[in-house]
Amino acid sequence: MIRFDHVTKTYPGGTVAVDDLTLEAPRGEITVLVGPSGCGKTTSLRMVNRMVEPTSGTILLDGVDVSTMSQAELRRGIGYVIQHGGLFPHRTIEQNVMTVPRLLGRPRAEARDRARELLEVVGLSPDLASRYPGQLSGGQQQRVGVARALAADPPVLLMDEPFSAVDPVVREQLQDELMSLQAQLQKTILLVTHDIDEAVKLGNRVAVMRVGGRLAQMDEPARLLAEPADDFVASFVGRDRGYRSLAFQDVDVPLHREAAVRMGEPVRGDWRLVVDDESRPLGWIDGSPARGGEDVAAPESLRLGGTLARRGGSLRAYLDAALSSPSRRGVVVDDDGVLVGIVHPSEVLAAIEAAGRAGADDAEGAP
Ligand SMILES: Nc1ncnc2c1ncn2[C@@H]1O[C@H](COP(=O)(O)OP(=O)(O)OP(=O)(O)O)[C@@H](O)[C@H]1O
Repeated sequence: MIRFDHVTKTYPGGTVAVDDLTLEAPRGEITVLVGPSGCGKTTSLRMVNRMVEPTSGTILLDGVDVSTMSQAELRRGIGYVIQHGGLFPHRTIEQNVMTVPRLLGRPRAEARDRARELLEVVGLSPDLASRYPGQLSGGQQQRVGVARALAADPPVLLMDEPFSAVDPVVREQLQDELMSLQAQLQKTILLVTHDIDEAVKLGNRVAVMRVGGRLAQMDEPARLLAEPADDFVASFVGRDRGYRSLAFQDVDVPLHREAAVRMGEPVRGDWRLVVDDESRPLGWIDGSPARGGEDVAAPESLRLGGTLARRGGSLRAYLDAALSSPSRRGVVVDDDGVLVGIVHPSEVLAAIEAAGRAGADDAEGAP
């Protein structure tokens, strides 16, 4: 666990970057620091591995004051990931990942094996090991940065805007990978971002900071969206927070069976869902004669667009699947992408209302 105890940092010149910060980042969880530019996020993170020293207050790592530990000892237990990966440009990918194990005195062969293993863990092909960072995409460099931070198997990871230098699609992939990696590794992660969507997606707990380095609110994501502590937090978490908060509600919505068709089969009537031979959805085809519909399912008349919801997913995923589908019927799949059923928007909305009522009843019943 990382604990900030009344930590203040005033830089020479008088800027108060962090002001009396007290918070805990529990062991095995992702704690996110989020806030506008200049609110002291990076300064807070860097005080944990003593790249910056606090002016007052204490930071404890598993109960030990970090100022009493040698920097070398401290950093051995803390992986550090920054924007763009922070890789050494003149070293190969493999050498980059081997850096820390080599510094710790591990034999070269062992360090190399570990590097190869870690590249695989972060989803990179071993062919990339001999390339230089400049020969990789931004997303690949970021993955190498994560592999390098994990090389000494530190219990703690500090991540400073790790995904902000890549495009939104790659960012989402990297976020998903971090979440599945974390499910296996259960590191204590303190992550900085200015992106509230990233914060509520990744964080078990989210600390919102305001300029002047003060903590505005520390809560679980669902609570932050539902009950912002003040106007600053409310405006920072955004206008559509009601919709986004649905991401944290897993509720049963009735799944309907619907006969899907395969390519070449007749589709007259209404919108029909087209699936492949393994029952994986391919798209929708409009079979309505009134709308000039098709007779048989053909690739050129397939309408994509329409997100797929995972069975057991959140209300947000179900509602989005329904709203984004050209037929207004949401497609639900299992973990292998195989069709399991269809949801109707009205029933998703009914589930949202029911969840709201249950929440209100719980609140009333609370002591
Ligand atoms: N080395 C420094 N010397 C003086 N002032 C600094 C120094 N580093 C940061 N600051 C100031 O401290 C405040 C907090 O900076 P910090 O980088 O911690 O914020 P941040 O929330 O991470 O910002 P961003 O999201 O823009 O990176 C800012 O006003 C910044 O200008």
